[in-house]
Amino acid sequence: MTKNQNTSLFTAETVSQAMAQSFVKLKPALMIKNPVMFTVELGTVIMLIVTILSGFTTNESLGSVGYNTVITLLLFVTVLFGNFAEAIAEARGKAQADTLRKTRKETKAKRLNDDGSITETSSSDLKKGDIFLVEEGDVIPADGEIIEGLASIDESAITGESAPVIREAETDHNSVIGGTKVLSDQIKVQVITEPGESFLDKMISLVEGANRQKTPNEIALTILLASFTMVFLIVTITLQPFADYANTPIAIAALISLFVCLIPTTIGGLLSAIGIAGMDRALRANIIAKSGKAVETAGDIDTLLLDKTGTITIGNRKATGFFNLNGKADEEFVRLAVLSSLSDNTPEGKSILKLAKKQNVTVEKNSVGDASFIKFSAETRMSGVDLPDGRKVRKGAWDAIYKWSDNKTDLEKLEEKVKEISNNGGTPLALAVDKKALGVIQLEDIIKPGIQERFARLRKMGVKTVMVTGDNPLTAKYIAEKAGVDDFIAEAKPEDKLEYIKKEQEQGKLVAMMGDGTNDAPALAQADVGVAMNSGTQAAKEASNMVDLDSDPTKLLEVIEIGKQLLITRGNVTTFSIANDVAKYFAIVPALFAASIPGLNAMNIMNLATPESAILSAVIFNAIIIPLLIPLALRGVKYRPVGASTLLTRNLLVYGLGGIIVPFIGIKAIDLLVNSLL
Ligand SMILES: Nc1ncnc2c1ncn2[C@@H]1O[C@H](COP(=O)(O)OP(=O)(O)OP(=O)(O)O)[C@@H](O)[C@H]1O
Ligand SMILES: [K+]
Ligand SMILES: [Mg+2]
Repeated sequence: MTKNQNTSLFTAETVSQAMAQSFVKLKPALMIKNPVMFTVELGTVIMLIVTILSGFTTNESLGSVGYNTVITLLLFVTVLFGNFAEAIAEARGKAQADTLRKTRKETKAKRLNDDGSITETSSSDLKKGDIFLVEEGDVIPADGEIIEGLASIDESAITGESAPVIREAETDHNSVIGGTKVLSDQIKVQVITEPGESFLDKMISLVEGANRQKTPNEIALTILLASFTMVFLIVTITLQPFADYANTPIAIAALISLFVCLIPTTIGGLLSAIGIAGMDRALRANIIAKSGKAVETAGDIDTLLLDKTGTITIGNRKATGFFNLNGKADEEFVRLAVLSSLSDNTPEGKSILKLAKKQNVTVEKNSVGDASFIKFSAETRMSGVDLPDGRKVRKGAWDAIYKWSDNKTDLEKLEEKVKEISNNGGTPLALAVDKKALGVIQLEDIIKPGIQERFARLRKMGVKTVMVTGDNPLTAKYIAEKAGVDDFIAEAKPEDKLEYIKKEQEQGKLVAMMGDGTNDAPALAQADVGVAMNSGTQAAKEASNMVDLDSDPTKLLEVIEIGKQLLITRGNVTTFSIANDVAKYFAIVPALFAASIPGLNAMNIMNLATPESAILSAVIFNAIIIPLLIPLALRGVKYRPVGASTLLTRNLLVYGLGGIIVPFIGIKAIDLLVNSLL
């Protein structure tokens, strides 16, 4: 949905929307959710009262009206800036939601009745369980699973991807989305969602942040920041008796300013914008995260589970050779390979038919008579046919056929060829009739270009990659080494993935995995981050906490980077914010007491003009740093894959030290400017 959208941070429309929202968000009931900024709002109100009172009395501790007015306005602007940061992050989501809404319009639907007749109705009348027909040129009226047929579909309205995709019944790519368009062929589809709960509806409410919940990390940080605020409240209040003792009366404006400068307003103002922006970045990568927590967890992943076929390799395994017991491709052997693949819809099955055709061996399906076809399953790792004459033909993984077969001696003759194919990264399929081995079919697959670099990047981040495959250990080893994954599991059945995830989690690790099939659903649910492919089955999509619209299995790598970027951005802005506050302390406190306690002059390293301008400059700096950091909060800190400790050192240096130095320079500059203006 995003590739064709502009990605600039600010547009005139979102900015004006966000400005209006900044005022709406002043409502105390909303502000209280952000304790730091809520205290600033309270401070503004107190300053407003002080300003009014100072107009009527000459009480020294109230200060001058003019100065109080300026401080009041500055505090108010600080609150508005914080609100603006959140509002601009939300406004970006709203703009995306509007684009999506255009996709969700009423369309015609051809509902299929029990007697086979068709009723023309409207998309909004379709209920869960209804079956409808879609033909070339039709817009799909509702989310569903194809129960019959195959079609090429234009999903660009949702994914932004212009290349059509193929969706087919009885495969792991049987899902269609309402609002997308059928380009060719016709399919029967069963509705899987109730009206108003469609994928698009969910997506719209998600991008609008309608029910955005604070993540556990955000809550923890909010509590921490609130405690800081409490501590500084006490620090500020206890300054008063100290000042009395030193015989230096401090104006209320100075106390409140000091307090606001000391509390972590920078992170307080930017915290939720950072969270929203993280979700937004995921969305721009065409990932629908069901919660902000999922995106954050992705940033902490220790172990990444990946399929071999289709994830690390391109996945269109092609048959490239038939070898009987003598290493030849005799016609009878090829014919049996074809028979075993007649009803095999997998890329492997189809490519066997193709290769046979090149060798002039074709069999019409209806010429076989009353055969019963056995579909491939990852559980059996075999497929085949029971012929009317009683012969049972099977092809499959060598070890699966070995277990199925009685005549092991013939099979063992194949072993050498099997090893040879495997050692070159190919997949050998053994073919047997009536439990007697006949030969091997060689399948080849290509490792995705560029995948090695991505695994190297993950390793630098400290993420362990594990390839899980149903293929044999030799093929697995070859591909694992070529691709550069850290570990592999071969001859794995779907439930082995689940077991592996549990084992890792027992050691306290966080595990991510991607899947598309119904049999991936338990593992997807068990994983800390489960990403389902949009093309996948409904069960897989429901079990996972993210859906990838592009159905690109390598997207997991991006998901982890987005999560890391979110965590690091939040950590860095927090460090920066707290370091800032230290610097502000040194700007204000010496200025307050310099006159009465000359010893403090040693601390007055900034040498600001007057106590008033010191305070004013610190408050101005405190306010403008929020909008200045909005682009960083929204774009995220640029992330480079390095080890955790290097990263920590570097961030402390840049954001901790920088956080102390920047305000020194900033406040001094503002002080000079203010005094040259006055
Ligand atoms: N159409 C098929 N008919 C018979 N056997 C097959 C077929 N497709 C694959 N196999 C065999 O079953 C094995 C397991 O397949 P499965 O799809 O579970 O895993 P995979 O595709 O090898 O790896 P991955 O789990 O990474 O997708 C394959 O390695 C192959 O030996
Ligand atoms: K502050
Ligand atoms: Mg597979």
